Amino acid sequence: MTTVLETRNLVKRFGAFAATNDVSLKVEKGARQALIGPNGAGKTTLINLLTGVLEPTSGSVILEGQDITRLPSHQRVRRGIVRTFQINQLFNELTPLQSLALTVSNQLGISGRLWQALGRDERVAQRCDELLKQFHLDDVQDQKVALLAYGKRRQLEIATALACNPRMLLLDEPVAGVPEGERQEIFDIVNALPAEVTVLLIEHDMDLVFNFARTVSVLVNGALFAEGDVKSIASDPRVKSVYLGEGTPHG
Ligand SMILES: Nc1ncnc2c1ncn2[C@@H]1O[C@H](COP(=O)(O)OP(=O)(O)OP(=O)(O)O)[C@@H](O)[C@H]1O
Repeated sequence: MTTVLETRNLVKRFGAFAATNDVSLKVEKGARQALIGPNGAGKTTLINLLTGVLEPTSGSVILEGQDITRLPSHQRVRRGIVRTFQINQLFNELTPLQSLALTVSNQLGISGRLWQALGRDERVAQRCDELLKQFHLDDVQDQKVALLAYGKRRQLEIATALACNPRMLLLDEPVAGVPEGERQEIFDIVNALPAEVTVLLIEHDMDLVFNFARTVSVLVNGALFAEGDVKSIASDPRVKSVYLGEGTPHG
């Protein structure tokens, strides 16, 4: 097994409080791994440490054998660690096609030109077309993002992350805030992500976790509390008592 992403004894303190407490986590190549935990367990803090939004107090982050602990976010993206955001970060005035054309052209190193010109670049057009179809956005590709249904916006966020050609994709609560009726479409899209992309999913929705993940890591009070395959975590009485027993929390 090849480890794509690893943390070693990662600690993040805010004053005396350890939001991340000695976390040593491994994500293997091609993984479908979920990171769960009650509200305030430290999931967002850990993701911020993985992506370079926060600097750890101690410990390290290793991507494909290289220490990236001190690398800024944009350099991590270039190395293939890409996240989707919990908070909507799309440009409301652009369309899905324009949004993806910007990201794809940036990836191809031709971002200096106007998107209209980029849209005519054959490589950009082709990749956008693929992504729009894969993420069920082709029917709304020319509508302004501001006018899209919430679920469609979340789909565009995942499509945008995938347009960055991630080797390690961090999916940050992809169905948070999505109405019940629009969730299945996102589940399907997430389940159909390319096998070569390693995925770490941070999620409250247990239906999605148990449908998608093969392995689950449980964080409690900033520390890794349990890890295992979906079955063993779902039936672990300790996990049930700290987390699953609460039902499906939202935060
Ligand atoms: N900048 C900060 N300063 C002080 N405390 C912080 C800061 N960021 C997070 N914390 C604290 O660290 C703990 C973990 O927060 P974090 O947001 O990482 O949890 P979470 O598991 O993502 O929670 P949720 O599921 O509610 O999103 C919380 O107790 C939070 O109050």
